Amino acid sequence: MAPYDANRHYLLCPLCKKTHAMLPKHLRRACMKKASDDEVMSVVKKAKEDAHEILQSGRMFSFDVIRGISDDPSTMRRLIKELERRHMVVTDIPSNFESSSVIPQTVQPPPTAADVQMTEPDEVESVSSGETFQCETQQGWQTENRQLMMQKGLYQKHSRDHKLLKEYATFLHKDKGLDNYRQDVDNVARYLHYMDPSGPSLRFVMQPRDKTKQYLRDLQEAKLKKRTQVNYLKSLRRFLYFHTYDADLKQEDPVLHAHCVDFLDFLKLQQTKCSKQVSKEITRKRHEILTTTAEITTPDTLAVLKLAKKDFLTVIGKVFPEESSLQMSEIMHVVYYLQAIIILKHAQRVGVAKSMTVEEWMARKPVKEHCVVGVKEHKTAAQEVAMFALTQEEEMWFDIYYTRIRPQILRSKGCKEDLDQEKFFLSSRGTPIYNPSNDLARLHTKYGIKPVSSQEARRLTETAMKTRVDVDKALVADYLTHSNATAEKHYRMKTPANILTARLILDSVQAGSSNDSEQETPCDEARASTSGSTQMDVHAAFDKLLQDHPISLDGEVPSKAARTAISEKHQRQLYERWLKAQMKLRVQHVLDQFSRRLPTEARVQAWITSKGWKSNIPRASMIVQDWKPTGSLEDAVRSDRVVKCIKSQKWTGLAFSEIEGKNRGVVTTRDFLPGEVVCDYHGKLVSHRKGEEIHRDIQLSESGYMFFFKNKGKALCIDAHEEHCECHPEKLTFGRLINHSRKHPNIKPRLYIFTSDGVEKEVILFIASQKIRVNEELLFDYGVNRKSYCGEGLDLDWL
Ligand SMILES: C[S@@+](CC[C@H](N)C(=O)[O-])C[C@H]1O[C@@H](n2cnc3c(N)ncnc32)[C@H](O)[C@@H]1O
Repeated sequence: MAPYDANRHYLLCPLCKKTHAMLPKHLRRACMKKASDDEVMSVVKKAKEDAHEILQSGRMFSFDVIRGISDDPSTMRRLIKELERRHMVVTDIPSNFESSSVIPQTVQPPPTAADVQMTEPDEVESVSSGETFQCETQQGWQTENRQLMMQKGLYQKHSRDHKLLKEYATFLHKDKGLDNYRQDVDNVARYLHYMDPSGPSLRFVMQPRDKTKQYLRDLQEAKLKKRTQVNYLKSLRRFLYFHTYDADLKQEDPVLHAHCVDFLDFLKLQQTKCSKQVSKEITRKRHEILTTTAEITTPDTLAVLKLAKKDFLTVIGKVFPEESSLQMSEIMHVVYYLQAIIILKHAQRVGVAKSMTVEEWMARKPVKEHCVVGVKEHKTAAQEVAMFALTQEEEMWFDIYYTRIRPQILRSKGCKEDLDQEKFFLSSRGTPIYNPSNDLARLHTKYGIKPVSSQEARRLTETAMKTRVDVDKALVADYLTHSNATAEKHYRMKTPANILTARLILDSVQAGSSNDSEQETPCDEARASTSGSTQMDVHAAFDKLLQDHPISLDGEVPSKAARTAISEKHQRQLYERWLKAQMKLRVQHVLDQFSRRLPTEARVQAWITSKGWKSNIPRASMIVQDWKPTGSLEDAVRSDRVVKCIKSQKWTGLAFSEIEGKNRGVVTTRDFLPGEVVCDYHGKLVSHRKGEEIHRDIQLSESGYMFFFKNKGKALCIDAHEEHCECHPEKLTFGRLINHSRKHPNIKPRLYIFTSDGVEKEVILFIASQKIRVNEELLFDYGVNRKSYCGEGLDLDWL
């Protein structure tokens, strides 16, 4: 058979849509087997005419034709590029079309702004608190680095919905509690795509290491900073660690598991190499700032605290008496001021104010007339611990905010089910504060002074330390922990005692480098705190009054003589406060009578009249207006939140606490309304008999964690004697650590039948039996006495 002529015309078969060197033969043998010769030849003729036309004019496209298809410059550019690649010609392209487009020369779709945020801005954030870096670099990064990454194929990524990435995302988000986990996952998704574009797999550990090294070189060539490269490596290590050790890989694929373990070592080595470069970058950046920022001094950094203090104390003073409510602008002044204390006086990163949680506040440690607060900062791929020591006065301010002001934000925003509420500082919307740098700037603007950033405050503190001895420098560096490198170097020194010493050194530095005007004169101090201390005096006087005249539903307001005996100056305020407190009690009492459904005003009025109160009488209209369903148990447990919390054991609004004489206990971190589900008693459900057996066998110290109950005659027990349950092995659950009180319980256990995956389960829920204030210990009546509990003769003082 003669070889095909390489230059002969290929003709298109209109039936199978393929080109053929010998179209007539193809038609007779395949697509037109049953057709006559004439029919075949007419199709061939038409195919030849089409081919001729294409050769003559079919390769030409005018730019207008392209524009008729799409006027989006990006689409047009890609279309033109593709046509040209296929040897077509596009004519009449306007001369400014090339230069006016900012679309990179690639067929990949451009990433969204959200994608762009994912890597570099965080890299900047983790170098220091440097708010200014972010703004400056982000713009540049969006163009040059992105284009470079795209050109090198570093920007494409696998979908986060793939099992490997999804599991990892869930681990970061749910188990590690990282909010910005997506960035971490995307870093990995990009690497996996680079290693194998066909799909994500762990097989990259078996590929030659050179490819990963090349990947790192490509990142470098795309001008990503070392810090970002380290973040990529950290993400990758964490991802691999998760799949190597947290899953069943060892059983399922021991060979792959062994490769993963080796690869982890390899990654660690790469990370160490990269980290060394990071400190050089940081030094360079800091040097740049030092040489470019306009001169400011330590007094400048603290000036805003001094100027805003008077207003701050006035607001703080207003939270007494108990019922007074603040305006949101006043509340925010307190939030800004306290953040400013952390950032300017304690020279902490903005992230510390942002990340601080209620739990961390509760866990503060008293150290010699100070308290030390530790804050874990969740960063992209690491967790840093910041510590700072507050004076007693500062502690009092923070506590007033926590116990009196923060609950008001939550109340006003109806945020009782907001999972984010556990952050210490809240915005006016009741959500965690978003950007402490902005809050700081607002405070400066309010007092008309030049803004000082956290970065400047920290830099000045360091500069002021230059002349100090090395030990002091190290302690203060530790207090500031301005970078990972410093943190790693000094972590071993981070003890509450050292933190306090550093604080005292800082006090002397801040006082020493300030001129006299920085020091408050006694007169200033007195002026600034007048309103605060006056209110505190009233508070103390009121407490005294209550000792002899406790607020009661039916009691009479204490006489003027009794009030004057305590404080002539405040007697009128005492009168008003007492009446207000009694009114609150009465309103609650009336509301409790009508907790199930909204009553009519007439019914409420009738009931109030029946009480025979002579004065200080709640108005029925007010009661009807204030009425809220406390919610039956059925309603409460039908809520998604409760069902989710039963399964996840992530109850919010609660914290563990050391309680004198009781070991551990559970306290609230927000207010709870009567009828609210607080948490459940979590453990293993067993029969009563089994429960008794376990009770017999375990040590006496573990015996208090068995909850016996009945469901329709069926005797059961929740066994929680083990500190960690099988289903949540890493968690301490709340229910089992709630202590007993017969006289002052604030929650009640209630049985609820809960259906999960079609199976009915008995759950014991704790329901608030009264309003529970923030920071109160949860207590329920165990329903036992000394005899019934564990027998006579035992040391059970608490029962
Ligand atoms: C369910 S546990 C409560 C958590 C417990 N306090 C802990 O630290 O693990 C029950 C045990 O707590 C202690 N407890 C409970 N209520 C108490 C109280 N009012 N005073 C002192 N100890 C109490 C008793 O030792 C009891 O056996």
